Amino acid sequence: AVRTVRLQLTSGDDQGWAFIWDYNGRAEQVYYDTMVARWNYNTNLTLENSRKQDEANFIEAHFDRQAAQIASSFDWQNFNNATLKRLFRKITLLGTAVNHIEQAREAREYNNLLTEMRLIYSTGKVCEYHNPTSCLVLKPDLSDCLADSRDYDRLRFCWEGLRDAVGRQLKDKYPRFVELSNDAVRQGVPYWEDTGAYWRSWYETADFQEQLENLYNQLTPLYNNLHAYVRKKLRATYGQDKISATGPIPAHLLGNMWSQSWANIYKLVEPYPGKTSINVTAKMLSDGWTVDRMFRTSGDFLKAMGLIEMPQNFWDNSMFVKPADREVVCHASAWDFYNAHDVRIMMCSNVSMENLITIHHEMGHIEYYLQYKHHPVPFRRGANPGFHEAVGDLLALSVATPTHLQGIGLLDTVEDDNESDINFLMSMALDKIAFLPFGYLMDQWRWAVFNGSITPATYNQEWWKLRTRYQGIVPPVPRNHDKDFDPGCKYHIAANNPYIRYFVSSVLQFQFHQALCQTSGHTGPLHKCDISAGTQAHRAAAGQKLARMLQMGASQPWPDAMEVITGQRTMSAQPIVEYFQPLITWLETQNVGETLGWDESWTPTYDCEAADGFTCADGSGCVRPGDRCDGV
Ligand SMILES: C[C@H](N[C@H](C(=O)O)[C@@H]1CCCN1C(=O)[C@@H](N)CC(=O)O)C(=O)N1CCC[C@H]1C(=O)O
Ligand SMILES: [Zn+2]
Repeated sequence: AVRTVRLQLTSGDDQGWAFIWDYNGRAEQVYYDTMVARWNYNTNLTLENSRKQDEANFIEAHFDRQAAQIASSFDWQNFNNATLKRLFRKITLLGTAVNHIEQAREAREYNNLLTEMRLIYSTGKVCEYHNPTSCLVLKPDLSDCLADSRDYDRLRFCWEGLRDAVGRQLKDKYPRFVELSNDAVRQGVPYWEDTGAYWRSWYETADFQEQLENLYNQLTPLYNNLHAYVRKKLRATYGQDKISATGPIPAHLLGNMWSQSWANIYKLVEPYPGKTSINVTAKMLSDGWTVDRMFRTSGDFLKAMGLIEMPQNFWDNSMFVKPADREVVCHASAWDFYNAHDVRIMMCSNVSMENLITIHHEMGHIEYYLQYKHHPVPFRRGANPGFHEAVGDLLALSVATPTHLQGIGLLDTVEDDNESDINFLMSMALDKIAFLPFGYLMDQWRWAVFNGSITPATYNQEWWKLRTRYQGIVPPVPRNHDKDFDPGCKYHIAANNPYIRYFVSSVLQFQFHQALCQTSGHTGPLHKCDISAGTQAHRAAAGQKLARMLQMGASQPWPDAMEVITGQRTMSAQPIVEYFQPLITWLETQNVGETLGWDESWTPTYDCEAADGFTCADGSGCVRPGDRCDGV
């Protein structure tokens, strides 16, 4: 037969695709090796593992730089295929992978600082003043202290101790880290004016900051009503001398080390004691729930929705509980090994409702990894980072409903009345509404640090300006702005993980919930919706709609992904306001006569001796236990 030789007109696109497939195979291998090295270090914080991790990071950064240089040599802006162009754009847009090999010294210094800060965060210890051999670590000791203690001074000890042990140690490392990070992103082609600009570029939204501010302004009334009510209840608990009726709330009284979720003080603010409450930790403990059962329960929900179930390697290789024999990073995390197969969770779990919610959060990440694993590596991301944070929380909105909790054996009876509804919404608000200002302010502070408007000299006081302005909280003890670096005692600052994604997720998860509730045939108030409660056909339809969005990964701009679920292309605060409307109405009646908002000038009383401090002979005021008298 006459062989017809088709002249293969190697248009730019064909050459582009050839590069992509070659790149993708290499990227999977390089990223897998890096993830294994990072996993081995995070689950066993030894110097040896730290060195191997640094080596892998360096190899990956070199691979990314090389790929960017080769990709840039194509005339990719003139490719015909939009997907191919999008892939090339993502490969050429380098971030903090330092671009020029001669900057290797800076790359090593950058990695070393990051490793040091993360190690300090993960191993920080607070020893009892009166028994220095008895020391507490963040997980579980100090977290449990903030969650369970109701002693004003014990809470202050735990709150202050972490900041002395971790924040203060990071203070002198952070400025150099910021400088190196900015140096790196300023060398890209195109370059970024600073690291914050690079991080915001992932949202591909020109007026991103304005949209965020607009959303935040719409949600302020919800927060102010919750804040006023909780402040009143805390005054009743701790006394009117400890908390002002019109001032900010002392930060250590809200049940959480960072005051970012107030769910642990539910019992102090419960609207209708004795009516149904979803504070099911006691029931979990009395029924002998195990950590494994919590993970299986979360997995069962994915299965019920027709989503991809956890592969065997997930159950074999994850770390669900804190090992007894070594130091690990206990902050919960989800891991994609980029080989389209290995996925894991690392978590120091204990049996509690709070941990069950976190498990759903992490499983949501894993589900996304599994749904988009067929894409080339550059598309194996969330449509934007907020999408990735929203998946698990979205599913937890259904799991946390009283009827669903009853269905999984965590509630014996469910009362369908207004008081129980308000109790439920209060529980949800202590998590979701309380979080909003914190989720918003974290990167307001960090973007200002990256663009230089907040300097090392003002790090701490600017941090507290934002914390008081947005969260309406104040430190329980005076801060020493020369020594304290309170932002550093939050994981995402020490480990350099961006944070605005969690604020975006707070909005998106309710938009997705509202849309999937409709698809699942739910009728009635939004807060009573469980997307797994409909008929099999309805449940499948909701699951498939979510899966279709997840399968897109980052292959299309995020409005296209949002449209698949909600039919809309913009973020909207309407669903979260609709969800909490019954509670807002109830709070407004409770808050008649209360001051909404807070007088920023108020500061808590501080009894030096009661706070284990001491006054120096030279009368230089109270010295905190972590300090010494000047000149001694
Ligand atoms: C507990 C949770 N841990 C993060 C998360 O799961 O997002 C971890 C650490 C930082 C990134 N990360 C990952 O796992 C990523 N690999 C996921 C991904 O991007 O694929 C966390 O930090 N949360 C949850 C609510 C608010 C916030 C907090 O606790 O303040
Ligand atoms: Zn997350």
